Amino acid sequence: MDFCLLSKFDDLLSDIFLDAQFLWFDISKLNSDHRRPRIPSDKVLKIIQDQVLATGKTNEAVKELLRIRIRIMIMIMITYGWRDDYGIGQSGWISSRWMKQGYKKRKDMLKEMDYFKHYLAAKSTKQQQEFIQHMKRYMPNAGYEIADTRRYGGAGRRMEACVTVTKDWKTGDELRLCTGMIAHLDPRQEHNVKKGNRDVSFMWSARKQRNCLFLGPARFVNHDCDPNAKFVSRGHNSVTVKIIKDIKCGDELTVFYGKHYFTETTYECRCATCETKRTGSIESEDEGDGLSSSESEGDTMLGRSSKKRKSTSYNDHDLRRKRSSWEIPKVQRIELEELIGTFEDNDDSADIDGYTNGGFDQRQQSGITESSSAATEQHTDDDDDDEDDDDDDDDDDRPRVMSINYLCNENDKKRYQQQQQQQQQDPYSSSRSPSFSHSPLDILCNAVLGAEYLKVQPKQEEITVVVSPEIHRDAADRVKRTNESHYHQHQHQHQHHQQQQQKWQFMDEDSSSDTKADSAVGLSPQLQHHDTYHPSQPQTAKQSKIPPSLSANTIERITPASTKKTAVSKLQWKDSIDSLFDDEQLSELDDFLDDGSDLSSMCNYDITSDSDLSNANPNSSNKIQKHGHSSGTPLDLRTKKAKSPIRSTNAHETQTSASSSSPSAIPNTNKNTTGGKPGLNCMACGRALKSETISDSTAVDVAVANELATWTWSPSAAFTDWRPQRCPRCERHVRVFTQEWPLRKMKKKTPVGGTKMDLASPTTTTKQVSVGKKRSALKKQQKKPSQINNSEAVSRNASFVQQPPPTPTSEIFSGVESLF
Ligand SMILES: C[S@@+](CC[C@H](N)C(=O)[O-])C[C@H]1O[C@@H](n2cnc3c(N)ncnc32)[C@H](O)[C@@H]1O
Repeated sequence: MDFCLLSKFDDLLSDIFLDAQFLWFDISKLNSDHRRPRIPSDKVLKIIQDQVLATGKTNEAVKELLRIRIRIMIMIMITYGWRDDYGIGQSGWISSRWMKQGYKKRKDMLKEMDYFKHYLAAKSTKQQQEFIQHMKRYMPNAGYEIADTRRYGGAGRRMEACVTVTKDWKTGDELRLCTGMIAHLDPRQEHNVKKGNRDVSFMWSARKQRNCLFLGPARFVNHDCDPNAKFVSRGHNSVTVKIIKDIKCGDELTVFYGKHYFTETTYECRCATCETKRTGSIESEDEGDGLSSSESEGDTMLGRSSKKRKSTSYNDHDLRRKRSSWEIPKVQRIELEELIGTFEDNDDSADIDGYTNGGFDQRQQSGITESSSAATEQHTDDDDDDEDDDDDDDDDDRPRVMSINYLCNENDKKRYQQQQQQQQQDPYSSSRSPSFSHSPLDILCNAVLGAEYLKVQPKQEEITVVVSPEIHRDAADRVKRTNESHYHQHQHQHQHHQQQQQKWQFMDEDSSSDTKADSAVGLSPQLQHHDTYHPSQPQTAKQSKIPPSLSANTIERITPASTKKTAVSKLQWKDSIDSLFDDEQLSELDDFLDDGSDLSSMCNYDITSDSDLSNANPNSSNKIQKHGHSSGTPLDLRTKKAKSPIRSTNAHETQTSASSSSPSAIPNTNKNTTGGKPGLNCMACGRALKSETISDSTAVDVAVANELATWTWSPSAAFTDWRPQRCPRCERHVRVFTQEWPLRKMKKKTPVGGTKMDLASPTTTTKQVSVGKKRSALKKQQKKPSQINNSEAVSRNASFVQQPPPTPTSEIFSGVESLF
């Protein structure tokens, strides 16, 4: 089938059945112009529950779905004749006025229409059948479902799709509905898909010498080096999944993408097998870090990358390398024939590509060798280029570490005059350029907001700002020029030194003075010391009793060759700030800093696993202790979190245990399988929440955010009153199936309708939950999952189903509660 149409079907159906139905993230779409249809998702859910889950009548469900009506607003503009009837054309003024005001009428009509009938009206019968067939592939009774995972999301821990099975499958079984349709792309289509920069996986067909795309649920099957399934071809351009290892309900379905998939690209395998063996992406991260085994002990893949980033040396080459490792390539290439052409006992495989396995292998092998060597060559060239580039601009493009004082040391009159002129000409133009702006607050804000890296260490009372090379060069130039001129002044006007000082002070008070506007730090009496600075006779801060950050030798520290961190004493900074700002400006600054603290709380806050913050007393004198760092500072907390997800998990666990006296706290007695540490458990399936769930907060993107803005630690109240108690999978299942996962698995033949009355929705029962019941339920959960036998698990989960505490999703999905 035509790629265009298939991809549109896929976008539409994945939107209706996945995105709109509790997937918690949006499946990447193939068409950039795709818009979510206004189909009421609760109606879709009800049809699925009533027809597919309760009675198993998939065809009935399809029929009902096709009859779904949507309401649309039709706006009709009625324009009355205006030229002939009224002769207005003779007067342009009247004509335009009347046209606009008097002779147009708008009529709005609310209309109902059959969405799908309308959508399919112009399609051929074959296309309509294909659409319906495709619809069935996304129904929840297919034996698998599309779920979410962060395993493959790269360093940024992006959420990705995966396929998990919803029943036990035996070796040799075939998931016939888990189909992938192969769409061959012509160069134009390929160009469009690539241009859209969408995250899609291309497959290369050596036989057709074309790129292909997988469409349908099978496109969400991820790779594992030790897979439990494989793709087999079924008819022309269609692929299904065959089980090669027994799998249990809830396991992820994985296939082997081919031996060249992760070697030909820079992207590395993050499958569970590689994680266990410490190969793939973990291996390269191990190597890249150059850490000793003892250092790496206990660190997960994520911890490694955050640890690597923490030892920031601001070397340009490193920075680029790290950046490129954070970026996830958008387009991956799978060898199509390698993927589906190796199924020996599959008769149809010959149909698809017209090769016997032997012939296919031979040709494919040569193709792969060529392409891989070409890729290697290309890669090597690129690498060389990169290195050359790095050598060339190593000194120029490196971010610089500067003190706030130097960023504020604006003393270039010429620039200021230009700015003034510019402002006079265009008062509305933005003057928020770091070097042109004259308000101290502007300069400070610009420096902070424009900083590439900000590090605030309250305990050490220092602030480090990394700025772009341009800002650095600009500021360094200005400082150099300023000091040279000061030196000459000093030679000739030594006797006027005192007067000069008075002049500065005077200008500090005089708001209309040009010189005041020149320099933020120039307003500070401390800046007078620059007047006496001589480059060849640097005075130490101690000698001149000048605070280090303002002393003459700071110049050395900001020369381009230097990347040494420059610290500004908080007290000293506060003094200078106080002297620089009037009350209004100071309160503005306070707001700014407050915002920063809120931001930091959001960045540091682990929304997926926070438990104790709900119990945190915001007035507590030791908020840090709540986060498992009794003696740490907020920065310590941040640093530790970023360094190691395990530590972070521990921190979180400590939080939880610290607040375990609270009735709503979940006891942490279970062992987390990944680290052997106590962790949170899903209230439904009882399994420890996996490290990938818990360690979300340590994802590199969060770590980056933490580094960018961390002023104080003050958890925002908005995020303190909930935490997920089911794992995402179970939460989704309660919504769709109105039952907990294990219960559903054990009574999978029981129609949902039969249990409907017993299984009240979480929200409707929330108020009935007494604290006592909650506690006893929690006590039950203290048992290790392995110690819980099946009947206990069922009764435990049943009790949770009947009386679950509120969860974030209860609120999100409250609109559909009436359906359960
Ligand atoms: C066919 S798609 C699989 C579905 C995909 N997770 C999604 O959300 O669309 C293939 C892509 O998934 C990711 N992927 C699958 N298996 C992987 C693995 N073992 N390691 C790293 N990334 C993987 C890669 O981004 C790859 O390009």
